Amino acid sequence: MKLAVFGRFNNKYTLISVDTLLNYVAQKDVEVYIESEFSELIKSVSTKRDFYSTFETFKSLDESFDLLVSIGGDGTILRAITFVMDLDIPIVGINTGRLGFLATIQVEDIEKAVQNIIDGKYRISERSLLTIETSPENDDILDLNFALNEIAVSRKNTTSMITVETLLDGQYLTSYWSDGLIVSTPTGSTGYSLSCGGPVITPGANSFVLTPIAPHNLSARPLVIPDSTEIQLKVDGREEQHLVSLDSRIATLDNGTIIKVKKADFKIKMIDLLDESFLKTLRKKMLWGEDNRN
Ligand SMILES: NC(=O)c1ccc[n+]([C@@H]2O[C@H](COP(=O)([O-])OP(=O)(O)OC[C@H]3O[C@@H](n4cnc5c(N)ncnc54)[C@H](O)[C@@H]3O)[C@@H](O)[C@H]2O)c1
Ligand SMILES: Nc1ncnc2c1ncn2[C@@H]1O[C@H](COP(=O)(O)OP(=O)(O)OP(=O)(O)O)[C@@H](O)[C@H]1O
Repeated sequence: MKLAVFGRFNNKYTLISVDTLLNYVAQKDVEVYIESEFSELIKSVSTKRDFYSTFETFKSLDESFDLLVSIGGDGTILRAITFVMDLDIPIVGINTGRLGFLATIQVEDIEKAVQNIIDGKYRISERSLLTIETSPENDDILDLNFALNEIAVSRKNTTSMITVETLLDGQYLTSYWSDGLIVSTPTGSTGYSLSCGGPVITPGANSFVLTPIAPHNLSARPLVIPDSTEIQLKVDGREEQHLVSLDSRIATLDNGTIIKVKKADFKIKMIDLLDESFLKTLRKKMLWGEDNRN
């Protein structure tokens, strides 16, 4: 097995997670490659510099890798997909973060989880992504123009609302008067969209949801649409520019930019261990359906 290890930050759980993972796979038939910046980070904060120096590093991935293990929280997993892209490499996250909705392996379960993965005791959950094109083009999002959770437009440097003119497959829907608009995947439906009143969409549903951010309108409800829809957005407002976010990444666009959002032509493979599931995570991490009468 050829394993890629990626993280971004160091906190009190990072080194114990890295050491537990690397010590365990060192006993197995596993080649380990650590993302180069993360390798330098853990060497700089660890007393085991020589130990980490024995591992290969990577700056980019290729199809020869069998798995990417992200060490961090959901934000790190969202960043990890920018390495995997359309390489079809399954991703699993060790949660050293806060919520860990997407990063599901707890630090204390690393060895058991890794053994289950080596033994093939897991399911693959294929997750759709969104991709974006703008006219005029924007250099900040030209390369990494995809998102696992959501693509959102929002106001920038102003308390004034923006209007978001929205077309679905070329047909006018409405112009939202709001702080912005979220186009969310099923994966992202439990993220920002949820916080703005959007519905939970289970991963297998071939849908997206349009969820306005603080709309000044009693009838602007979230709208679930087929994931084959092309969504066209154009923002106007008192300022000259607005923000566009792709998961944790943001860029600034001029008002009037034509933004086209649609389903990406590739999917991300998330690993679900056999004792994990989306519904179990939803109940455990979001307390969905929690009811004292149950
Ligand atoms: N008000 C909000 O709820 C809000 C605002 C901005 C961004 N977000 C979400 O945060 C994501 C970026 O994550 P980050 O860690 O870089 O930002 P962050 O550090 O602000 O974390 C945002 C929170 O959202 C959680 N989260 C992220 N993706 C999730 C998902 N698919 N389902 C359930 N919870 C999820 C994270 O665990 C974290 O607790 C964005 O893609 C967006 O979905 C949420
Ligand atoms: N900007 C930062 N600088 C330093 N450490 C950070 C920074 N952002 C996150 N961290 C640390 O790295 C950990 C993982 O960050 P990440 O964004 O992946 O997850 P999170 O947002 O904390 O958790 P989750 O997204 O699961 O709620 C955080 O819990 C925090 O301890």
